[in-house]
This record gives sequence, C-alpha cells and structure tokens, in this order.
Amino acid sequence: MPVTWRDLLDIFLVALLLYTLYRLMVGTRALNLVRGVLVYLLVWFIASLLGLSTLSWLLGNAATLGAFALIVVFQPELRAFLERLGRGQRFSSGPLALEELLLGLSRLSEKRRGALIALERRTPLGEYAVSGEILDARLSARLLETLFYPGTPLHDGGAILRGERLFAAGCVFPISESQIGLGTRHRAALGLSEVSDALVIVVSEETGAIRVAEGGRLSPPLSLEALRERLKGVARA
Ligand SMILES: Nc1ncnc2c1ncn2[C@@H]1O[C@H](COP(=O)(O)OP(=O)(O)OP(=O)(O)O)[C@@H](O)[C@H]1O
Repeated sequence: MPVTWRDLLDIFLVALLLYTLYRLMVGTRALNLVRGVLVYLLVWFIASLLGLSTLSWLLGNAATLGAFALIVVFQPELRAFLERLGRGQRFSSGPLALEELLLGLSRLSEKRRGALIALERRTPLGEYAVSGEILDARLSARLLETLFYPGTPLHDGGAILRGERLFAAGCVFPISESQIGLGTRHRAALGLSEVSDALVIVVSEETGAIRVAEGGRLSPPLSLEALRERLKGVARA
C-alpha cells in the first residue's frame, strides 16, 4: 500500500504528541512513573510471549488494581500535568528579578536570618503554595527581609518565587529523607528539589551560609558571586 500524505501527517502528529508529553513530564516524578510502567508492560509482554501463564495472569490483574492506585498516588502530578496541558504551552515562570533577590539574600545572610526560597521553573509549585499564603507580590529585597523577619507569622516555612513575583510564603515543603543529619530547613530545601525541578535557596540561621538545592543535591555554601552565576541560568530560562 503506498504511503499517502495522510499517513505522513498521522506519523508527524503522533510524534509531536509524544514529544510534547515528554517535554511536559521532564523534571517531574511522572517521568519515573512512565519509565516504571514501560518496564512493567515489557515484563508482562515477555511473560505472555513465553507462555508463562501464572506470571502474566498475575501481572494482568495487578495492572487493573495498579492503575487505580497510581491515579490516587499521583493525583497531584496528574492535576499539575493537566493544568500545564491546558495552558497550551510549555510552562515558564518568566524573568527573575535577579538583583533584588541577590540583595535580599545578602542582607538575610549578613543578619543571620533563616530563609527558604524556591524558584519555580517548569514543575508548577501551586500545591505547595496553597499550604502557605498566596501573596503574588512584586519581588523586592525589602519584601524578602520583611518576610523572613523572625517572629512574623509568615517567616516560618518557605517562599515561592514565580518569575519576578513573590508568589507565596509560609509554605510547607516536603522533607527529604536522604540526609537525616541536616536540619529541617535544609531537608525541606532538598525535599522540594527531589520532587520538582525547582532551585531552592536556603539561608542558614546559624551560620548565614547560603546554599542551593537542585535535583536532590545540596551545594556547599556559596559566595554571592557564585550564587549570581548559578541564578543567571534560571533568570535566562
Ligand atoms: N517542611 C518544611 N517546609 C518549609 N519550611 C520548613 C519545613 N520544616 C522546617 N522548616 C523551616 O525550618 C525552620 C527550622 O529550621 P532548623 O533550625 O530545624 O533547620 P536547619 O536546617 O538547621 O537551618 P538553620 O541552619 O537555619 O538552623 C522552621 O522554623 C521552618 O521555618
């Protein structure tokens, strides 16, 4: 049968759809889930091919139950994914007010004020924002200083930056289990960086050191210059 322009269009659209889905999932837990499901399906397929009836029966029945379990467990990711799909474009949090952020961080560090600030990138952090207070205010150094002033109602917890807006404050981030020796502020920074592509900045109340968590890794204390370089990439993104 000859290949028509319809077949080519069909192939192109399917490829585009798969690529779009992949781009939407990069940097989220959902990508690992898809990998897991693919491995599961492969094992199931091989078991059926080899006629291993008990194993393929077991995997077949577990798949039905598993599908429901996955919907429940990954409900936040599914919601975020559909939100991003609904926006019709790649999520982008807009330009970062880099100098204001750096000025705020240097003052917080100088005065040894503990702070936790997540820079939202492609993974939406809305589910963490609603655990605190939505502010959606223009970011300024003075606003950061005010927010993390000890004793104020919003100084506890983390702030979320969405582009040049300080989107939320007083938010609860997931605590990492990977480095039990760290204090909870640093573990919360690591935890959020494990489940999202956010870059999370921590200022230590004890030492004033500024560190960055990204992709489940915590940097050593950074100088302002090193931090500027690190953040420039985010500002451009
Ligand atoms: N799950 C969380 N999400 C956001 N912020 C949190 C979370 N858990 C703790 N924090 C913040 O961390 C503060 C406690 O910091 P703690 O002293 O335990 O951490 P630390 O990593 O040793 O930091 P520091 O060096 O500033 O003392 C809390 O007052 C709160 O503001």
